[in-house]
Amino acid sequence: MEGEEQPPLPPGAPTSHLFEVRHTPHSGRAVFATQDIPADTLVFLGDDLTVDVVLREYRREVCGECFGYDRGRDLCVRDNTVGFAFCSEECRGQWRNRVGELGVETWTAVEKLVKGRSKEDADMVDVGLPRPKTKEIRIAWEGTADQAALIRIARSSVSSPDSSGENKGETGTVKPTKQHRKAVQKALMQPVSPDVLTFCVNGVLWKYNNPAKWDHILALAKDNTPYHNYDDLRAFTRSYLHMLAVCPSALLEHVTPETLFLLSSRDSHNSFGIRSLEDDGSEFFGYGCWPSASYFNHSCGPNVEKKRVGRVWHFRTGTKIKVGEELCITYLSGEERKLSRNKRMKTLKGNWGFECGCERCEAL
Ligand SMILES: C[S@@+](CC[C@H](N)C(=O)[O-])C[C@H]1O[C@@H](n2cnc3c(N)ncnc32)[C@H](O)[C@@H]1O
Repeated sequence: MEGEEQPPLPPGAPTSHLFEVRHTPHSGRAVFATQDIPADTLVFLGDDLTVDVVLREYRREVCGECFGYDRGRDLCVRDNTVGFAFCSEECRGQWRNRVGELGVETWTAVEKLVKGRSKEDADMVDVGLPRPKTKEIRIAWEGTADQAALIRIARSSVSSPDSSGENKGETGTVKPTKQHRKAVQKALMQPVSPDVLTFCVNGVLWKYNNPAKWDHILALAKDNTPYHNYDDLRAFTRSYLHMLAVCPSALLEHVTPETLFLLSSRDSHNSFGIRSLEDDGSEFFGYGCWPSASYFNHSCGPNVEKKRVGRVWHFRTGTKIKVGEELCITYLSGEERKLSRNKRMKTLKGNWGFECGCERCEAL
Protein backbone atom coordinates (compact mmCIF):
# COMPACT_ATOMS: atom_id res chain seq x y z
CA MET A 1 0.00 0.00 0.00
CA GLU A 2 3.09 2.18 -0.04
CA GLY A 3 2.52 5.33 -2.06
CA GLU A 4 -1.28 4.92 -1.87
CA GLU A 5 -3.30 7.52 0.00
CA GLN A 6 -3.84 6.36 3.57
CA PRO A 7 -7.00 6.98 5.63
CA PRO A 8 -6.43 9.35 8.57
CA LEU A 9 -4.63 8.01 11.64
CA PRO A 10 -7.16 6.50 14.07
CA PRO A 11 -7.57 8.44 17.34
CA GLY A 12 -5.31 6.94 19.99
CA ALA A 13 -2.91 5.28 17.52
CA PRO A 14 0.77 5.45 18.49
CA THR A 15 2.99 8.11 16.91
CA SER A 16 6.78 8.33 16.73
CA HIS A 17 9.60 9.63 14.55
CA LEU A 18 10.71 5.97 14.25
CA PHE A 19 7.51 4.45 12.85
CA GLU A 20 4.05 5.09 11.45
CA VAL A 21 0.72 3.27 11.50
CA ARG A 22 -0.47 2.22 8.05
CA HIS A 23 -3.24 0.06 6.64
CA THR A 24 -2.28 -3.34 5.25
CA PRO A 25 -4.17 -5.46 2.70
CA HIS A 26 -4.68 -8.50 4.97
CA SER A 27 -4.01 -7.65 8.63
CA GLY A 28 -5.68 -4.31 9.30
CA ARG A 29 -3.59 -1.44 10.61
CA ALA A 30 0.05 -2.14 11.44
CA VAL A 31 3.22 -0.34 12.53
CA PHE A 32 6.05 0.24 10.01
CA ALA A 33 9.56 1.64 10.52
CA THR A 34 10.08 5.05 8.91
CA GLN A 35 13.86 4.74 9.32
CA ASP A 36 16.46 2.06 10.09
CA ILE A 37 16.26 1.23 13.79
CA PRO A 38 19.15 -0.41 15.68
CA ALA A 39 18.54 -3.49 17.85
CA ASP A 40 17.65 -2.85 21.51
CA THR A 41 16.02 0.54 20.84
CA LEU A 42 13.11 1.60 23.02
CA VAL A 43 10.63 2.48 20.28
CA PHE A 44 7.44 3.11 22.21
CA LEU A 45 5.89 3.43 25.67
CA GLY A 46 2.23 2.43 25.88
CA ASP A 47 0.93 4.20 28.97
CA ASP A 48 -2.74 4.65 28.08
CA LEU A 49 -4.36 1.83 30.05
CA THR A 50 -8.13 2.10 29.78
CA VAL A 51 -10.09 -0.82 31.25
CA ASP A 52 -8.26 -3.44 33.30
CA VAL A 53 -9.18 -6.45 35.40
CA VAL A 54 -7.17 -7.85 38.29
CA LEU A 55 -8.79 -11.26 38.82
CA ARG A 56 -10.58 -11.59 42.14
CA GLU A 57 -8.31 -14.44 43.25
CA TYR A 58 -5.27 -12.13 42.95
CA ARG A 59 -6.78 -9.02 44.53
CA ARG A 60 -4.83 -9.41 47.82
CA GLU A 61 -1.52 -10.19 46.11
CA VAL A 62 -1.45 -7.87 43.08
CA CYS A 63 -1.35 -4.10 43.49
CA GLY A 64 -4.55 -2.51 42.14
CA GLU A 65 -2.50 0.39 40.76
CA CYS A 66 0.92 -0.79 39.49
CA PHE A 67 0.20 -4.57 39.40
CA GLY A 68 3.23 -5.15 41.64
CA TYR A 69 3.44 -8.71 42.99
CA ASP A 70 5.61 -10.19 45.70
CA ARG A 71 5.62 -13.95 44.97
CA GLY A 72 2.11 -14.51 46.28
CA ARG A 73 2.47 -12.59 49.57
CA ASP A 74 -0.47 -10.48 50.67
CA LEU A 75 0.29 -6.82 50.03
CA CYS A 76 0.72 -4.49 52.98
CA VAL A 77 -1.85 -1.80 52.13
CA ARG A 78 -5.38 -3.21 52.08
CA ASP A 79 -8.35 -1.05 51.22
CA ASN A 80 -11.12 -3.43 52.24
CA THR A 81 -13.99 -1.06 51.57
CA VAL A 82 -13.14 -0.95 47.85
CA GLY A 83 -11.71 -4.49 47.66
CA PHE A 84 -8.22 -3.66 46.43
CA ALA A 85 -4.75 -4.06 47.92
CA PHE A 86 -1.74 -1.89 47.11
CA CYS A 87 2.01 -2.19 47.42
CA SER A 88 2.31 1.28 49.00
CA GLU A 89 0.27 4.22 50.27
CA GLU A 90 1.45 6.08 47.18
CA CYS A 91 -0.16 3.50 44.87
CA ARG A 92 -3.32 3.61 46.95
CA GLY A 93 -3.39 7.41 46.64
CA GLN A 94 -2.80 7.25 42.89
CA TRP A 95 -5.59 4.70 42.48
CA ARG A 96 -8.05 6.83 44.48
CA ASN A 97 -7.04 9.90 42.51
CA ARG A 98 -7.50 8.14 39.20
CA VAL A 99 -10.91 6.62 39.88
CA GLY A 100 -12.12 9.81 41.59
CA GLU A 101 -14.73 10.24 44.32
CA LEU A 102 -17.46 8.62 42.26
CA GLY A 103 -15.13 5.71 41.52
CA VAL A 104 -14.42 5.11 45.21
CA GLU A 105 -18.15 5.28 45.94
CA THR A 106 -18.86 2.82 43.12
CA TRP A 107 -16.21 0.30 44.19
CA THR A 108 -17.44 0.50 47.78
CA ALA A 109 -20.96 -0.43 46.64
CA VAL A 110 -19.70 -3.17 44.32
CA GLU A 111 -17.42 -4.64 46.97
CA LYS A 112 -20.34 -4.80 49.40
CA LEU A 113 -22.25 -6.83 46.81
CA VAL A 114 -19.39 -9.17 45.93
CA LYS A 115 -17.97 -9.77 49.41
CA GLY A 116 -18.58 -13.27 50.63
CA ARG A 117 -20.07 -14.37 47.31
CA SER A 118 -16.95 -14.55 45.18
CA LYS A 119 -16.18 -18.16 46.06
CA GLU A 120 -19.62 -19.53 45.27
CA ASP A 121 -19.98 -17.49 42.09
CA ALA A 122 -16.39 -17.57 40.76
CA ASP A 123 -16.06 -16.87 37.03
CA MET A 124 -15.20 -19.88 34.94
CA VAL A 125 -14.42 -19.20 31.31
CA ASP A 126 -14.50 -22.31 29.17
CA VAL A 127 -13.13 -21.22 25.81
CA GLY A 128 -14.02 -24.52 24.10
CA LEU A 129 -17.80 -23.93 24.13
CA PRO A 130 -19.77 -22.34 21.26
CA ARG A 131 -19.80 -18.54 21.15
CA PRO A 132 -23.12 -16.67 21.06
CA LYS A 133 -23.88 -15.24 17.63
CA THR A 134 -24.74 -11.60 16.86
CA LYS A 135 -28.52 -12.16 16.91
CA GLU A 136 -28.37 -14.13 20.18
CA ILE A 137 -26.28 -11.36 21.75
CA ARG A 138 -28.83 -8.76 20.67
CA ILE A 139 -31.73 -10.82 22.06
CA ALA A 140 -29.91 -11.36 25.38
CA TRP A 141 -29.31 -7.63 25.86
CA GLU A 142 -32.87 -6.77 24.78
CA GLY A 143 -34.05 -9.28 27.38
CA THR A 144 -32.69 -7.04 30.16
CA ALA A 145 -34.69 -3.99 29.07
CA ASP A 146 -37.87 -4.44 31.17
CA GLN A 147 -36.06 -5.23 34.41
CA ALA A 148 -33.51 -2.48 33.78
CA ALA A 149 -36.31 0.06 33.31
CA LEU A 150 -37.95 -1.00 36.60
CA ILE A 151 -34.61 -0.80 38.46
CA ARG A 152 -33.90 2.64 37.05
CA ILE A 153 -37.25 3.87 38.35
CA ALA A 154 -36.64 2.28 41.76
CA ARG A 155 -33.23 3.95 41.93
CA SER A 156 -34.55 7.31 40.76
CA SER A 157 -36.39 7.81 44.05
CA VAL A 158 -33.09 7.42 45.89
CA SER A 159 -31.21 9.57 43.43
CA SER A 160 -33.57 12.53 43.08
CA PRO A 161 -32.27 15.44 45.19
CA ASP A 162 -35.83 16.41 46.20
CA SER A 163 -37.03 12.86 46.64
CA SER A 164 -38.76 13.77 49.86
CA GLY A 165 -40.59 16.70 48.21
CA GLU A 166 -44.28 16.80 47.43
CA ASN A 167 -43.68 17.28 43.69
CA LYS A 168 -42.83 13.69 43.12
CA GLY A 169 -44.72 12.44 40.12
CA GLU A 170 -45.77 15.88 38.96
CA THR A 171 -42.78 16.30 36.64
CA GLY A 172 -43.64 13.15 34.73
CA THR A 173 -41.38 10.84 36.76
CA VAL A 174 -42.92 7.56 37.87
CA LYS A 175 -43.20 7.03 41.59
CA PRO A 176 -41.45 3.75 42.53
CA THR A 177 -43.70 1.00 43.79
CA LYS A 178 -43.20 -2.47 45.23
CA GLN A 179 -42.84 -3.80 41.67
CA HIS A 180 -39.83 -1.55 41.04
CA ARG A 181 -38.16 -2.44 44.34
CA LYS A 182 -38.75 -6.13 43.59
CA ALA A 183 -36.83 -5.75 40.33
CA VAL A 184 -33.84 -4.48 42.33
CA GLN A 185 -34.08 -7.39 44.77
CA LYS A 186 -34.33 -9.86 41.90
CA ALA A 187 -31.12 -8.46 40.36
CA LEU A 188 -29.31 -8.60 43.70
CA MET A 189 -30.25 -12.25 44.18
CA GLN A 190 -28.66 -13.29 40.87
CA PRO A 191 -25.20 -14.93 41.02
CA VAL A 192 -22.33 -12.45 40.88
CA SER A 193 -19.48 -12.91 38.38
CA PRO A 194 -16.80 -10.86 40.12
CA ASP A 195 -14.33 -10.62 37.24
CA VAL A 196 -16.94 -9.75 34.63
CA LEU A 197 -18.42 -7.20 37.04
CA THR A 198 -14.93 -5.72 37.56
CA PHE A 199 -14.52 -5.35 33.80
CA CYS A 200 -17.90 -3.62 33.46
CA VAL A 201 -17.34 -1.30 36.44
CA ASN A 202 -13.82 -0.34 35.36
CA GLY A 203 -14.94 0.24 31.78
CA VAL A 204 -17.87 2.49 32.70
CA LEU A 205 -15.77 4.43 35.23
CA TRP A 206 -12.99 4.87 32.70
CA LYS A 207 -15.48 6.23 30.15
CA TYR A 208 -17.01 8.53 32.78
CA ASN A 209 -13.57 9.87 33.76
CA ASN A 210 -12.19 10.10 30.19
CA PRO A 211 -15.07 11.03 27.85
CA ALA A 212 -12.75 12.68 25.31
CA LYS A 213 -10.78 9.44 24.90
CA TRP A 214 -13.73 7.11 24.29
CA ASP A 215 -12.99 7.28 20.56
CA HIS A 216 -9.58 5.68 21.26
CA ILE A 217 -11.50 2.55 22.27
CA LEU A 218 -14.00 2.83 19.43
CA ALA A 219 -11.14 3.04 16.87
CA LEU A 220 -9.81 -0.41 17.83
CA ALA A 221 -10.37 -3.54 15.77
CA LYS A 222 -13.74 -4.93 16.83
CA ASP A 223 -15.12 -8.37 17.52
CA ASN A 224 -18.91 -8.53 17.04
CA THR A 225 -19.16 -11.85 18.90
CA PRO A 226 -16.92 -11.15 21.91
CA TYR A 227 -18.51 -13.48 24.48
CA HIS A 228 -16.65 -16.77 25.04
CA ASN A 229 -19.84 -18.80 25.57
CA TYR A 230 -23.46 -18.45 26.72
CA ASP A 231 -22.53 -18.35 30.43
CA ASP A 232 -20.11 -15.52 29.70
CA LEU A 233 -22.85 -13.55 27.92
CA ARG A 234 -25.23 -14.15 30.85
CA ALA A 235 -22.53 -12.98 33.25
CA PHE A 236 -22.42 -9.67 31.36
CA THR A 237 -26.17 -9.12 31.24
CA ARG A 238 -26.42 -9.96 34.96
CA SER A 239 -23.50 -7.63 35.76
CA TYR A 240 -25.37 -4.86 33.93
CA LEU A 241 -28.38 -5.32 36.20
CA HIS A 242 -26.12 -5.61 39.27
CA MET A 243 -24.55 -2.31 38.36
CA LEU A 244 -27.93 -0.65 37.94
CA ALA A 245 -28.95 -1.98 41.35
CA VAL A 246 -25.89 -0.82 43.33
CA CYS A 247 -23.90 1.89 41.54
CA PRO A 248 -24.20 5.51 42.67
CA SER A 249 -27.05 7.24 40.87
CA ALA A 250 -24.69 9.70 39.15
CA LEU A 251 -23.20 6.79 37.21
CA LEU A 252 -26.44 5.13 36.14
CA GLU A 253 -26.97 7.05 32.89
CA HIS A 254 -23.53 5.76 31.80
CA VAL A 255 -24.37 2.14 32.61
CA THR A 256 -25.94 1.00 29.35
CA PRO A 257 -25.95 -2.20 27.27
CA GLU A 258 -24.39 -0.21 24.40
CA THR A 259 -21.38 0.87 26.48
CA LEU A 260 -20.89 -2.58 27.99
CA PHE A 261 -21.11 -4.29 24.60
CA LEU A 262 -18.74 -1.79 22.96
CA LEU A 263 -16.19 -2.35 25.72
CA SER A 264 -16.30 -6.13 25.20
CA SER A 265 -16.22 -5.87 21.41
CA ARG A 266 -13.01 -3.79 21.52
CA ASP A 267 -11.38 -5.57 24.45
CA SER A 268 -11.75 -8.99 22.82
CA HIS A 269 -8.97 -8.74 20.21
CA ASN A 270 -6.96 -5.99 21.81
CA SER A 271 -6.32 -6.63 25.47
CA PHE A 272 -2.97 -7.82 26.81
CA GLY A 273 -2.56 -10.23 29.68
CA ILE A 274 -1.26 -8.77 32.94
CA ARG A 275 1.20 -11.44 34.06
CA SER A 276 3.92 -11.86 36.62
CA LEU A 277 7.22 -10.34 35.54
CA GLU A 278 9.23 -13.37 36.68
CA ASP A 279 8.99 -17.05 35.58
CA ASP A 280 8.26 -16.18 31.95
CA GLY A 281 4.96 -14.64 33.05
CA SER A 282 3.54 -17.92 34.35
CA GLU A 283 1.05 -16.21 36.70
CA PHE A 284 -1.91 -14.63 34.88
CA PHE A 285 -3.27 -11.84 37.12
CA GLY A 286 -5.74 -10.37 34.68
CA TYR A 287 -5.83 -8.25 31.56
CA GLY A 288 -6.13 -4.72 30.28
CA CYS A 289 -6.63 -2.68 27.13
CA TRP A 290 -3.98 -0.14 26.11
CA PRO A 291 -5.29 1.33 22.81
CA SER A 292 -1.95 2.70 21.55
CA ALA A 293 -0.24 -0.66 22.09
CA SER A 294 -2.99 -2.45 20.15
CA TYR A 295 -1.73 -1.34 16.73
CA PHE A 296 1.26 -3.71 16.79
CA ASN A 297 0.43 -6.86 14.84
CA HIS A 298 1.54 -10.35 15.78
CA SER A 299 4.39 -12.32 14.28
CA CYS A 300 5.57 -15.80 15.25
CA GLY A 301 9.08 -14.41 14.70
CA PRO A 302 8.68 -10.96 16.28
CA ASN A 303 11.25 -8.18 15.90
CA VAL A 304 9.92 -6.16 18.86
CA GLU A 305 9.67 -7.30 22.45
CA LYS A 306 7.10 -5.90 24.82
CA LYS A 307 7.65 -5.77 28.54
CA ARG A 308 5.36 -4.40 31.22
CA VAL A 309 6.79 -1.94 33.72
CA GLY A 310 3.99 -1.16 36.17
CA ARG A 311 1.08 0.21 34.12
CA VAL A 312 3.24 0.92 31.07
CA TRP A 313 4.29 -1.32 28.16
CA HIS A 314 7.82 -0.85 26.88
CA PHE A 315 8.35 -1.81 23.23
CA ARG A 316 12.00 -2.51 22.38
CA THR A 317 13.48 -3.78 19.11
CA GLY A 318 14.89 -7.29 19.43
CA THR A 319 16.81 -7.06 16.15
CA LYS A 320 17.98 -4.42 13.67
CA ILE A 321 14.95 -3.17 11.71
CA LYS A 322 15.12 -1.72 8.19
CA VAL A 323 13.07 1.26 7.02
CA GLY A 324 9.70 0.05 5.70
CA GLU A 325 9.78 -3.18 7.74
CA GLU A 326 6.75 -4.00 9.91
CA LEU A 327 7.26 -3.84 13.68
CA CYS A 328 5.65 -6.92 15.21
CA ILE A 329 5.30 -8.34 18.69
CA THR A 330 4.10 -11.81 19.61
CA TYR A 331 0.66 -12.44 21.10
CA LEU A 332 1.76 -15.91 22.23
CA SER A 333 2.83 -16.71 25.78
CA GLY A 334 6.25 -18.25 26.52
CA GLU A 335 5.22 -21.88 26.11
CA GLU A 336 2.96 -21.22 23.11
CA ARG A 337 5.88 -19.76 21.12
CA LYS A 338 7.53 -23.19 21.01
CA LEU A 339 4.49 -24.87 19.42
CA SER A 340 4.41 -26.19 15.86
CA ARG A 341 2.99 -23.96 13.11
CA ASN A 342 -0.38 -25.76 13.14
CA LYS A 343 -0.76 -25.49 16.90
CA ARG A 344 0.28 -21.82 16.89
CA MET A 345 -2.28 -21.16 14.14
CA LYS A 346 -4.96 -22.91 16.19
CA THR A 347 -4.09 -20.93 19.33
CA LEU A 348 -4.11 -17.59 17.50
CA LYS A 349 -7.39 -18.43 15.76
CA GLY A 350 -8.98 -19.52 19.05
CA ASN A 351 -7.76 -16.65 21.23
CA TRP A 352 -7.49 -13.79 18.75
CA GLY A 353 -9.74 -14.87 15.89
CA PHE A 354 -7.25 -14.56 12.99
CA GLU A 355 -5.33 -16.78 10.58
CA CYS A 356 -1.72 -15.83 11.13
CA GLY A 357 -0.18 -14.38 7.98
CA CYS A 358 3.25 -13.64 9.46
CA GLU A 359 6.44 -14.34 7.51
CA ARG A 360 7.37 -17.35 9.63
CA CYS A 361 3.98 -19.01 9.01
CA GLU A 362 3.80 -18.03 5.34
CA ALA A 363 7.32 -19.30 4.66
CA LEU A 364 6.28 -22.91 5.29
C1 LIG B 1 -4.28 -6.07 18.53
S1 LIG B 1 -4.97 -5.94 16.96
C2 LIG B 1 -3.62 -5.37 15.98
C3 LIG B 1 -3.99 -4.17 15.15
C4 LIG B 1 -4.99 -4.44 14.06
N1 LIG B 1 -4.32 -4.91 12.85
C5 LIG B 1 -5.86 -3.24 13.78
O1 LIG B 1 -6.06 -2.88 12.62
O2 LIG B 1 -6.37 -2.66 14.73
C6 LIG B 1 -5.14 -7.63 16.57
C7 LIG B 1 -5.78 -7.93 15.23
O3 LIG B 1 -4.89 -7.59 14.14
C8 LIG B 1 -4.91 -8.60 13.13
N2 LIG B 1 -3.59 -9.28 13.11
C9 LIG B 1 -2.57 -9.10 13.98
N3 LIG B 1 -1.52 -9.87 13.65
C10 LIG B 1 -1.86 -10.57 12.56
C11 LIG B 1 -1.20 -11.56 11.76
N4 LIG B 1 0.03 -11.99 12.02
N5 LIG B 1 -1.86 -12.08 10.71
C12 LIG B 1 -3.12 -11.68 10.41
N6 LIG B 1 -3.81 -10.75 11.13
C13 LIG B 1 -3.19 -10.20 12.19
C14 LIG B 1 -6.01 -9.58 13.54
O4 LIG B 1 -7.19 -9.16 12.95
C15 LIG B 1 -6.06 -9.40 15.06
O5 LIG B 1 -7.30 -9.78 15.61
